[in-house]
Amino acid sequence: DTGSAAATPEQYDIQYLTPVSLGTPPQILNLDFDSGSSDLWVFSSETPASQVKGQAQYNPSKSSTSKEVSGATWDISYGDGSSSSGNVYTDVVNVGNATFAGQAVETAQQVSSSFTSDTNNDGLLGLAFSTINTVQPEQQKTFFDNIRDDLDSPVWTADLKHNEPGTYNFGFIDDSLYTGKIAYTDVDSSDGFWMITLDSYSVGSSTSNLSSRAFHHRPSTFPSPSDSASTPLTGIADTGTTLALLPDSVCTEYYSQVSSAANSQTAGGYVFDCDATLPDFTYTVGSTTITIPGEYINYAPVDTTGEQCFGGIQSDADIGFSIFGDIALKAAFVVFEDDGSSPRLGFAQK
Ligand SMILES: CC1CCN(C(=N)N)CC1
Ligand SMILES: CC1CCN(C(=N)N)CC1
Repeated sequence: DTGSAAATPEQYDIQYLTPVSLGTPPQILNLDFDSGSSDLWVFSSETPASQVKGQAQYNPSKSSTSKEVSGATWDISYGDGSSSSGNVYTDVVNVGNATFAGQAVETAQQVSSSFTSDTNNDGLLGLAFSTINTVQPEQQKTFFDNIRDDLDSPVWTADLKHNEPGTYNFGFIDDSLYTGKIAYTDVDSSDGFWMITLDSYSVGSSTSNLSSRAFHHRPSTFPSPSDSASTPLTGIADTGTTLALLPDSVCTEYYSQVSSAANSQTAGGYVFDCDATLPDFTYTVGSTTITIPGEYINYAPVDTTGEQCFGGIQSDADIGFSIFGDIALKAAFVVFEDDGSSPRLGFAQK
């Protein structure tokens, strides 16, 4: 089995939506594929009308193949403070022809206001590890965990793009979607995420970092600088987070290259003049180097005046690890591989 479906960005690439067919006859909903969570939940006939503003709704009673999971409930909250909850059915779920008959479909009986106002988002399809699925009393499996053994290969891939549709594929690696070689790195899934360590990063094309080699005559009193060209970054590959949330030291190093940049309390992060030229941000996985163009990091205007713009790189403070969200992933072709025992992430240029 294999599947292929478009990942279409909303304005400013804030999120990517992908059509998913649920039930018999098919009910098509556009879902946010989220490798940072593990619940497949949908706006439904059980969502109060006051909380629905244009979203498509899954109606299990209109599907001949739906079955209620008796006594099961779910309740999830996300990093941005949004939340949703409800009960659970199983039904046929089809993503670009990859199909699983008994997928847990979590129907919303409540969604928070940010989901109500997110009018094109009909729900989420979680692609993190099933260990963080929120269904009780019996935890349910993600779509990928369910179909993995039926897939030609135990992989799904993300080819997200800036301001144009990309692709989520299941069960195969489309060699036409990348250049060079795919470099793989081991995943630590113990927290339920696709957590990896990037071997290094660098800011801009300038040698902005004090490379330790250049100061080999350094007086012994000089601290040996953390040479970013070989400083690792540990974080999660997260298709459901818009920005790249990185350590404060990296943010400081990056925005020190942008003369108008400031860390604004009111804006909630680093902002700069919208006409600023931003440096590229590069990260490496093994022998593969991914460059995020500076333009991608000029994320969006703060307000309608269009004077100040919000950065695509922001602090990961108080999360405990970095989040390589869409800003980082859309510069690469990314392979999420899990044979059930040793998950890996692959990165290639494109
Ligand atoms: C650690 C957090 C990352 C953002 N999240 C997400 N994509 N669902 C929530 C978990
Ligand atoms: C993982 C994210 C999906 C989109 N969200 C939202 N519309 N409020 C937040 C969480």
